[in-house]
Amino acid sequence: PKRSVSYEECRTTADWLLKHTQVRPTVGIVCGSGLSALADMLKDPQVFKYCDIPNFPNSTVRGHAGKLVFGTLKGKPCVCMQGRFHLYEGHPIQKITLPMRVFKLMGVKTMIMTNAAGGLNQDYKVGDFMIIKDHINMPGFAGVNPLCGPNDDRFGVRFPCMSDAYDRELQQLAHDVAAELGFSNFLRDGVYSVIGGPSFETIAECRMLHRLGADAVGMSTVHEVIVARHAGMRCFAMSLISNRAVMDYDSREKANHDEVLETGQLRAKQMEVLVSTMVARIDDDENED
Ligand SMILES: Nc1nc2ncn(CCNC(CO)CO)c2c(=O)[nH]1
Repeated sequence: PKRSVSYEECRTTADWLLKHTQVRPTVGIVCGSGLSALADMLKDPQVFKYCDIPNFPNSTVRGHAGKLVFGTLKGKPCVCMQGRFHLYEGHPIQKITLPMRVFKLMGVKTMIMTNAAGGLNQDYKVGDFMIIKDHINMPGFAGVNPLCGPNDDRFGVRFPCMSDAYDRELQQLAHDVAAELGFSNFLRDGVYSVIGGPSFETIAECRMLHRLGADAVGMSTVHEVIVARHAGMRCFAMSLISNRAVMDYDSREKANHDEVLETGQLRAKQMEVLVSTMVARIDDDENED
């Protein structure tokens, strides 16, 4: 398949969407595995199936609906991805991150991403929310980076800084809102490490990632954040700890997707309330890059 996505393709997709909806979103939300209920929060929803949107790939993963939902959250115009794309589905990486550039061209200023992840930090419990304060991009070390290839200055610079990838004001906002909602006892801050998948990590890989400073492990989000930051959007990301990664050889636990989706069901309501309250408070003009 074609490896790179052109500016014109992103422009075509954005123009197609701008023509088919009156909503002009300033906040983009990506729903992770089992968290698609977040999209049901939007008022006056307008739904597009990924397969109907020019240049959009299709979702192939159970728990990822494959719908783009426009609407408002407490009066704020939003666009929400019910289902995201992953390297392990075989999509070229620039197809995975195409929605970020489309949202940028539509005027989105802030991205809120959620995912389900395995807990490496032994203090974490299944059902905890982990605010992502930084990431470790394992595929990136092997040259799997959505910005590889010619840089398009219309989106951003050739060598974008990633030390400020996760917006600190939005992390503080998440803590403030969680405290008001009484969620602080299951709210964490941590480093998210991404692997390619689809196979879950081995015990040795979990121990290595934990030793390298990672608190959780997943198969998404980092690629979207890199492209969103490159384009100057503010990013907030949070993991639902859907299971504890297997860290020792005498454990009988086995990571499985069903468990990931079940945990999503359990905590989806709280994630919905936290994200929607945050979105209502986001000040769009703050810290524009
Ligand atoms: N140990 C472990 N637990 C996890 N829970 C969710 N994910 C993120 C990957 N999610 C996949 C499979 O559920 C679907 O995208 C993981 C993971 O990668 N590793």
